[in-house]
Amino acid sequence: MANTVKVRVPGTTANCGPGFDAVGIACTIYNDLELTVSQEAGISLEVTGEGAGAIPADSSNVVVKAIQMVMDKTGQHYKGISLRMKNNIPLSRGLGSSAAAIVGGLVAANELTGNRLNKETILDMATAIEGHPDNVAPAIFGGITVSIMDSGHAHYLRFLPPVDFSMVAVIPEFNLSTRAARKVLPVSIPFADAVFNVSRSALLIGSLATGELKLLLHALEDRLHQPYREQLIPGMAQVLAAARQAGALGAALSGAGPCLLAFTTENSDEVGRAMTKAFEIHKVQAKYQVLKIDRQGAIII
Ligand SMILES: Nc1ncnc2c1ncn2[C@@H]1O[C@H](COP(=O)(O)OP(=O)(O)O)[C@@H](O)[C@H]1O
Ligand SMILES: N[C@@H](CCOP(=O)(O)O)C(=O)O
Repeated sequence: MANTVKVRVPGTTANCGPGFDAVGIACTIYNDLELTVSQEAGISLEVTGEGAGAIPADSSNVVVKAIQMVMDKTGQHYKGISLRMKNNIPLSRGLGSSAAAIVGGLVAANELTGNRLNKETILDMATAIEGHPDNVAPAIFGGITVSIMDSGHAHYLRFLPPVDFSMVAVIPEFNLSTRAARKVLPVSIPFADAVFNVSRSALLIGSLATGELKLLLHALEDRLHQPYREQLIPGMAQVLAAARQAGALGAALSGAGPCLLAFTTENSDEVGRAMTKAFEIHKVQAKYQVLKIDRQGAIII
C-alpha cells in the first residue's frame, strides 16, 4: 500500500445569510495537503502560504486529529505522520480553513488505510471534529450543500445552480476565530426572528436551485447571527450596503466572518473595490478575490 498521498480541498462559505449551520458553498480557493505515514514515531509539518509559522506540529493540529480518527476507526495505526501543506485559504477569516484542514486529513488518511470509509462516514467524522456540518459538507462534496444533524449523523443535499454567478470574497486583514464569533450569539431569539429566517433560508435555496438570483437580495437577509456579529466587524453594515450599491445581487457574512461575500453576475471587480473601500473608511485593510463554485470537493491529486 502507498504511504504518501496528496489531497486538494476547497475553501467554503457557510451560512450564506440565513442558513446558519446548514448552508454552505464550495469555492475555487484551495489547500493542498501531502500526507506520508510510517512506523517511525513523530509528527513533522511543513507549511507554505497561509498559516506558515502559526500551525502547530503536534496532536492539537486538527489535521493530525482527523488522521488519528481514521486510524482509530480503521484499526490501522502508523506512528509517524509527515505533513506538507500549501495553503491558499486564509485562517480564521470565514472561508472554512478548519473544515478544509479536517477534510484534508480525513480524506488523505482514508486513502492510505485502504479506502474503507465512504464519503457519508467522512462527513459524520468531519462534523464531529468541526462541530457543525455546513463547511465540511461542501468541502467534501463540492457545489452547494444543505446539511442537517440528526442523532449524531449528518444528512445532506447537494446541488449545482442552473446559472453561473461569482462570489466576491472581501477578506479583512484581521482574524476572527469561529469560536469567538459563536460566543456573541444569544441563547434564544424572538419567534418573529425565527420566522424571518425560515422564510429567507427557504427562499435562498429556492433561488440558488432555480437560478432566480434576483431573489438573493431578500434571500440573504438574516436575524439569527449577523446582527450579533456586527459588533465584531467594523463597518460590516456599510460594506454590505456598498456591495449592493455597486451592483451585487446581495451580500452576507461569510461563515462566522470577518470575510464578507457578495454574489454577482457582472461587475465583480467593481463590487470588490467598493467593498474594500468601505472597509478602509472604517480603518480595516482588506483584499478581495473573485471566486466561483467548486464542483468537485476534496480530491486526490
Ligand atoms: N491548514 C491547517 N492545518 C491545521 N490547522 C488549521 C489549518 N487551517 C486552519 N486550522 C485551524 O483552524 C483554525 C481556524 O478555524 P476557524 O476559527 O473555524 O476559522 P475558519 O473560518 O478559517 O475555519 C486555526 O486557528 C487552526 O487552529
Ligand atoms: N455556521 C458556522 C460557520 C463557520 O464558518 P467559518 O468558515 O467561519 O469557520 C458559524 O457561523 O459559526
